[in-house]
Amino acid sequence: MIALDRVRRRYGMVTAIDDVSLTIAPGAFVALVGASGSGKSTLLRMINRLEEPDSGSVTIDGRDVTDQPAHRLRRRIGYVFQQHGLFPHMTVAANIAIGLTLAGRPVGDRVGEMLDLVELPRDVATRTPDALSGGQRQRVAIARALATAPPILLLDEALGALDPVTRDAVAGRLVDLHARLGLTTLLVTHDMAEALLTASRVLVMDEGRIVADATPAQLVAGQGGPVAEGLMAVPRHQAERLAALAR
Ligand SMILES: Nc1ncnc2c1ncn2[C@@H]1O[C@H](COP(=O)(O)OP(=O)(O)OP(=O)(O)O)[C@@H](O)[C@H]1O
Repeated sequence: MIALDRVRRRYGMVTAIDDVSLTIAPGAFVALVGASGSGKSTLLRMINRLEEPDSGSVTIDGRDVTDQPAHRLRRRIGYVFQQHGLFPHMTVAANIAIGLTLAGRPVGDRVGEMLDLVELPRDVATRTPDALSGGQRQRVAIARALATAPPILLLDEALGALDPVTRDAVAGRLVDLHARLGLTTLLVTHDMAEALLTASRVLVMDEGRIVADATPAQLVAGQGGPVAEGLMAVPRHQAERLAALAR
């Protein structure tokens, strides 16, 4: 279980995270949505210690994340962000294996297995990232994040740079992997429709606070409160306009 207890984080005059308490059960698929600057990335990055709280605590299975060296913590937490972050001079194979290599663990057939997992042909292993499409690169980034078999996966706008068709396909793959590998997944997204269609719990952030914590069904039923309703207006309006076109 991931728990945040009264967490605050300020940058100068800006309060990025304002007294957030939260628990996330093992196996949950949680989406974090909210306007730009509402604190989503900061909250996510506190879990793998890319950011530290000014006050309050972040624990995983009851253990404070600061109790161990950050690199050891991060072996248990896969992290994928928008600009894939692959090492450009390394092959796909070396990129996927980097976590294992740094930990001194055997690589074996892990690269091939991970490529199978994200449904990429095994022969991309010898290419460098610049010889892949954007969607393929993002799949490699996901494969790299999962290569050390972490129980937790953090995704920060990981699908944001993809075209809509690839985005939908990769999102579907993520939902599938989440269930198959028994992951606890946190997905930061600007896209409310993506949150509703992938997660089982949606947290809505506004000015550093969590202002709604609801299931997709509750949000669709209009039970998320005013900020959530503002974000719901976009997919609702699009669905209405598409339905009108079909009439
Ligand atoms: N390193 C930093 N230095 C100064 N201010 C920062 C820093 N990181 C974040 N902030 C500020 O903290 C607030 C929350 O930022 P954060 O990136 O968490 O928001 P977000 O909801 O993820 O936004 P976006 O959707 O645009 O990525 C913003 O006002 C941002 O400008």
